[in-house]
Amino acid sequence: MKRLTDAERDAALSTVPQWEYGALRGGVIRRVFVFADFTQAFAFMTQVAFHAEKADHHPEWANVYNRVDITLTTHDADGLSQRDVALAQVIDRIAEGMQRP
Ligand SMILES: C[C@H](O)[C@H](O)[C@H]1CNC2=NC(N)=NC(=O)C2=N1
Repeated sequence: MKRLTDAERDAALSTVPQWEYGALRGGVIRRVFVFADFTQAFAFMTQVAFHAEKADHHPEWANVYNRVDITLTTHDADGLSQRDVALAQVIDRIAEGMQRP
């Protein structure tokens, strides 16, 4: 998997505006999700996990009660790839309607 160029990255990130780009480790994106409670947070994580396994692309994440902190990067590419952006899009879709108002 190829690491995105700066121009490709800018274009791709405009499709997932709620993810924050960071330059560490060659490029990562991060978003924090907050749910009503732990059950909702874990239901979200379960759906993401099934998708990630199917796509063979996995989030780095931490969960504390109702909060899920997700970082995406592509180890094989030493930075951000199209697969991270694609996964972020799916994660956004899963989270839609689940998060705390
Ligand atoms: C062998 C397997 O394809 C790789 O280890 C996959 C698995 N999941 C992955 N997930 C992420 N986020 N980055 C990777 O480079 C990656 N590589």
